[in-house]
Amino acid sequence: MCLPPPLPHPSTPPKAGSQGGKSKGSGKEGKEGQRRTGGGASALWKTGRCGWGGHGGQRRLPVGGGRGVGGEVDPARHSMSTRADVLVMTPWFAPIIWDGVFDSAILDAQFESTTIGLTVFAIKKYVVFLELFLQTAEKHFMVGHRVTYYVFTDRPANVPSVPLAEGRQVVVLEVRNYARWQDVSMHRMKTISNFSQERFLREVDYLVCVDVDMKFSDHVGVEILSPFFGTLHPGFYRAARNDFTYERRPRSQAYIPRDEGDFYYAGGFFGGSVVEVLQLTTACHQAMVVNQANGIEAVWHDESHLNRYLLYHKPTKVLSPEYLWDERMLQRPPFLRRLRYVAVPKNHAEIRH
Ligand SMILES: CC(=O)N[C@H]1[C@@H](OP(=O)(O)OP(=O)(O)OC[C@H]2O[C@@H](n3ccc(=O)[nH]c3=O)[C@H](O)[C@@H]2O)O[C@H](CO)[C@H](O)[C@@H]1O
Ligand SMILES: [Mn+2]
Repeated sequence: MCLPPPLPHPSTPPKAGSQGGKSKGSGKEGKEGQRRTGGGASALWKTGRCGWGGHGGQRRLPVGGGRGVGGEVDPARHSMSTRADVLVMTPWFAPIIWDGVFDSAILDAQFESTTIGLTVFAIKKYVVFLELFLQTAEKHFMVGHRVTYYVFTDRPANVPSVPLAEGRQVVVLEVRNYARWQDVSMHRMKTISNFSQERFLREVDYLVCVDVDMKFSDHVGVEILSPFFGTLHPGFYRAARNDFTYERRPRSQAYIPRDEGDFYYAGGFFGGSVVEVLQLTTACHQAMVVNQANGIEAVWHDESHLNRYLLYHKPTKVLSPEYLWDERMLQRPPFLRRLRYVAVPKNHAEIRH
């Protein structure tokens, strides 16, 4: 079957020959800052000293304010091709990807000749996460497609050798480390930007940029690919705008006013065509450079800058929290049918030093 290629994004001409183109703290004010708490208790959320990924502090999760993306299941309205129990489209007509809204057979054919780069950083002790990350990616990530794992590390000798299927390779890229975990996390933007220009533009069609302290536990395929995509943060997908933990200080480059914002996106899973990711990472890095010169660090570091960028550059697809979950921190709601990419438990105090 010969299907037309996916429609390219207006600002992203497809690459020739490819399908579809291509502390928690506020710096000085407290490196282990805390998420705002967005409301009362809810049966959906585990409460207490918790938070997404645990940033060394209490990152309590807000509860639904009525405009979230999840809701009750209505079997009468449920069909094979869509979901009536969750939000499947943004107000700017970007699909939100949930189990049940896509057909992998159609998409796999459309993206048949696509090469996907998966960037992951394993700096200092985080190399311990690589083995499970790569093993589970081989089982679930873009199976049947061409994949290059770009593993950025300061410890190349500690990159495990994991058996790979045909068409898949690991490229180890040595980079420097930073003393503070926040700096490690933020400098990913600069590194992805540099390497996009130097080689990713030539080597792959799409980039998927993820955290390493995670494992794949179900299918993550070409349904995520689009010129520019972000992922709903699992702690905030049903929160009200006012409860999103955006950067709220106007003098920060990541600032988002109270009356703006679509979703709260996670720092640990975004991507798109190489050109779009290059633009995103360059802009976020530049914003962080300006902040540093002004002696301010965004409340959630790179994630705050990503959120600002995504607000003013609307993504062409949005991934549901199926694509980023933490079973220890969150109770799974009934409409979350699959957990595709989940946090691996980690001892923050131990692993970050
Ligand atoms: C799942 C998710 O949305 N995670 C985001 C969340 O933090 P997390 O608490 O998930 O942060 P984290 O400790 O996983 O650090 C982010 C990433 O930086 C890398 N790393 C970090 C420290 C280190 O010593 N070595 C190393 O390699 C590694 O790839 C890690 O996954 O907020 C961070 C900013 O505050 C980032 O936006 C993360 O993407
Ligand atoms: Mn993480």
